[in-house]
This record gives sequence, C-alpha cells and structure tokens, in this order.
Amino acid sequence: MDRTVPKRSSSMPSGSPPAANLLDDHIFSSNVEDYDINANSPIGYGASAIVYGAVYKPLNKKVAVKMIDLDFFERNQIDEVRRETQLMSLSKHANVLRVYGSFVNESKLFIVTPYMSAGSCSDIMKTAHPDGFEENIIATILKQALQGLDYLHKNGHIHRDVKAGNLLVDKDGSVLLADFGVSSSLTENGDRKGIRRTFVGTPCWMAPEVMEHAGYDYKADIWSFGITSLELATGNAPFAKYPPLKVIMVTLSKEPPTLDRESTKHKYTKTFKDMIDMCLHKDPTKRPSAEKLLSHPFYRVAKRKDYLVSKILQHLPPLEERPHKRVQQKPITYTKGVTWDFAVDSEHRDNDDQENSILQANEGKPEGKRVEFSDTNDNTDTKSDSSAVTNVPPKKSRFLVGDAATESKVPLSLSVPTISSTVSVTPQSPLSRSQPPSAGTNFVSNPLSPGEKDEQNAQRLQPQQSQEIRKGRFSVIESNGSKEKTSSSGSQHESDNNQRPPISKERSNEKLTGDP
Ligand SMILES: Nc1ncnc2c1ncn2[C@@H]1O[C@H](COP(=O)(O)OP(=O)(O)OP(=O)(O)O)[C@@H](O)[C@H]1O
Repeated sequence: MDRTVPKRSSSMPSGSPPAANLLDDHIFSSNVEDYDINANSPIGYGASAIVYGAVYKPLNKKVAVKMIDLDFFERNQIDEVRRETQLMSLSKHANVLRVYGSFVNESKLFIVTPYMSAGSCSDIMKTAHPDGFEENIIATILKQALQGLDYLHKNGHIHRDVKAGNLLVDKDGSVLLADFGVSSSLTENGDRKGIRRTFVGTPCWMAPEVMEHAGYDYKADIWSFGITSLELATGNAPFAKYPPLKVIMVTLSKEPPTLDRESTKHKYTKTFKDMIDMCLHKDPTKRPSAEKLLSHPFYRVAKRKDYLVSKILQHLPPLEERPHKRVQQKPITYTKGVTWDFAVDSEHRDNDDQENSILQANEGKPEGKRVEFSDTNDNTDTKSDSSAVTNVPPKKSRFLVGDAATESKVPLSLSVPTISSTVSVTPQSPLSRSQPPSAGTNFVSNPLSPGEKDEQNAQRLQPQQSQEIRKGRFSVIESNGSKEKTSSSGSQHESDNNQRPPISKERSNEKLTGDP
C-alpha cells in the first residue's frame, strides 16, 4: 500500500483561513508555578491525560493545560511525545490547535494550549445535542476540520485520531483539530526495533486497514473523518455501544457504516450521505483526499464560523460546570507468558459478546494479521478523586491493534477474573486457554516511506522470534535470543534488524510549512 502523503506544499492551499497569530512571539514559562491550574474542575479526560483550565500568570491569560503522568510511559515514548509537542508548536493553521509550550514537572508532562472555551464537539453534543446536530451546523464544523486536516496532510502528517472529541470549538465558532501527534506518540511503539505499525486508537473511528495492520496512510484520517461525520449526525460513532473488539470485528467483516437518513432526529440530505459514503470506502485508495473532499457539494451549505456561536454555543454552560463522565475502562493486561486478563467495565459487561468478538475478529485471519488488544493504562489503581493535579487519568477506550505476537497455532490464555469466566476454544483456534503463550512469531512490518513497499512486504514474510508483552498502552518486545530487548526504562535495543523508525519519528524532523 502506498504510504505516501500528498506532496508537501510550500504554501497553504488557496482559500485557507488565516493563521491564529496569537502570542506567537511569547515563550511560555516552563515553571509550573506560573500557571494557576484549576485542579478542582478538570475540563476533560483523555486516555492518557487530564485537561485543566488554568491562568497563565505572566500574561494573565486563560489557557488549557493537559497533564500527562509520565510514570505510565517508557523513556523513548516520552522523548517521542516531547518531539511531537514541539512539532505541534510549529503549527500555525487556524484549524489546528497550537501548542504554546510544554514542560515536565516532577513526573508530569504539562502541555499548554489555547483554552477552547466551548470544549470538544463531543462534549457539546453530550451537553446539549445528544442526538446530533443539524446539517448546516455539521457542514460548518466539518469544513473547518477538513481545512485543518488538509493542512496536516499537505505537510506530510497523519493525524490518526480524528473524532468529535478532538474537534475543539472556541467561543468565536472556530473549530480546531486537537491532539495531533500527542496521542499517537504515546500509543505508538516507540521502539525502533520492535513490532512496526502497532497503533492505538479508538476503535470506532479506526480505519479497517489500521485494524488489519495492513499499512496505512493519510487516507486513514479520511475514514475517521467519515465516522466523525456520522457521529455529529447521530450523537455517537457507529458501533459505539459495542465492546471494542466487536467494533473491530464488525468493521472488518461488514459493509462500511452509512447514514440512515430515516432514523436520525434531524433531516439530512442525500448529498451529506454521499459525502460520508465517499469517506467510508473500505479501499483507502477510493477515498478522496481532504482537498478533494473540500470541493464536495455538501460543504456549500457550510456557514461562517459565527453561525456556530448563535446556533450552538450561546446557551452552553461553561466547560468547568459541565458533567464529565469519568470512563471506567477495562483494565486489560497481558502478563508475560501467562494470561490475558481483562475486566469488563460496567458499560460493556457483556462477556459472551466480548469473547465472541475476540474469536471472530481473529478467525480465519492470515498469520500475522490477528487482532490483539491492550488497555491504555496499566495502572489498575485507578483513583477516582478528581481534586488533585496528580490524578491518574481515567481508563478510556483506546485499543492497540498490532501484528500477532504468536503464530497461529500458539495459544493464548484468556481469563476474566472479575466475572469468573474463562474463554475456552478449540486447539486450532488462535486463542485458547490450554497453554500460556510461548515465545511467538512476529511478522515484522514497518511503516512505509514512499517506495519502501516491496521491502516492507519482504519483511512481513520474515518471522521474527520474539515475545510481545503488553504494558499499559504500549507494546514491549523481548526476543528469545536476547537480541532485542526493551526494558521498562525503554532504552536497550540490541536487535540487528534493520527496522524503520515509526512514522512519528520520521515526521518529527519535518517542519510544518505553509503558514498563511
Ligand atoms: N485546549 C482545550 N480547551 C478546552 N478543552 C479541551 C482542550 N483540550 C482538551 N480539552 C477537553 O479535554 C478532553 C480530553 O482531551 P484529550 O486531548 O486529553 O483527550 P481525547 O483526545 O478526548 O482522548 P484521547 O487522548 O483518548 O484521544 C477533550 O475531549 C476536550 O473536551
């Protein structure tokens, strides 16, 4: 598959909105004391972070501070996220959230961004539009988001986590793409020599080729954009009620989701449905680029951004006063050589469904293309107190899809301690309780740079003896022959494999271009 992104442009595409030029020259302080953080009322929770409103004292300016507890991450992943954060600070497009600055204090990484006072589109829907928005509103939101996405793609970047929760809205009706880079850095295997192309995302928005680990490019964002469109029209992403593995199974085995115009609260046009269907082609080559999509007739009904102010922002309660549900997520851990343990959260306490999904998702999959899963956070000691800045982020649904750590006949154990159930499957099945997973076979595959397709295919065919250990949201690789090892400090890499760096490492050297 062609991993190339559209050719980098030296200037923004014509018609792009002007960059937010705010505070460009100010160097934000790295002293946590300079930020008056409202620790009592977080404004949002991510898979790896808690977001607070704060006042930046030197400028007396309201900002958002995203706090990530680095204790959960490996050293190389921390370096990675810092590089990505620096990259985000270069972004100056009006529809991409700028990073003002970042710093580490004790074991916390603080990322300072503009305060987007209306919160995310997901947040707005939960607060006031649970069944979705009207079409004109959706077009106005999506057009701005698409302009941001087009900017990222034209600069050689893949967002990888497009969803309504990452479309932030400011008080003037601007819509900005957020979380670009950070979440992917924290979720991608930062180990240059481990399994390639592992990816953590939120399964409902994840493109099939990402789930299949077949290699992906910027068109994966277009799929997520199509899912986000459905989310804005119905209040939820398709399959949102399913357990994550069932989402994966259904996405891979069924027809792509589409807009059911008969069942929505608001009336939607065929044009809108057509735009969504274009994004949700299973074959990524059939999906349009962001630039192409912008010329779709659907966007003709998009209004100026202040339309959003009058239609949806006016009566919203302030962010700090909105109810924010702390999502208790499944703690799924793979203990080296022993078991997959997973507890099912109260929302998805459908064990049979979950187990069947695991089995069905993997049934008949070619070697090396099995779906695996991991939780986002290895810390089972989830604190519920939201009053301290040192809070542990709540567990949230982000799952890792990667190459199978074992060859198809090597069984994995599954046990569900919290609900006293154990998966039992036939010995032929990829999943079995009968034996612990011995060191397995990884079919190593790398992210492709342009022109590396053949090399990558060749690599995929070469099994590599190693064992994958899931730790938190990351893959940790250990090989049988001690050739390759990632310790918890994440620094030792002795493999002689000629692996490519993950996408984000390649990207991190690139500069965003084309500021208008
Ligand atoms: N700059 C900001 N201004 C206002 N609200 C924000 C800002 N950044 C994040 N939020 C709120 O915090 C929530 C969590 O943000 P965060 O980027 O950590 O996680 P996420 O993208 O929703 O989840 P994940 O990390 O799982 O992708 C957002 O959905 C949004 O509601």
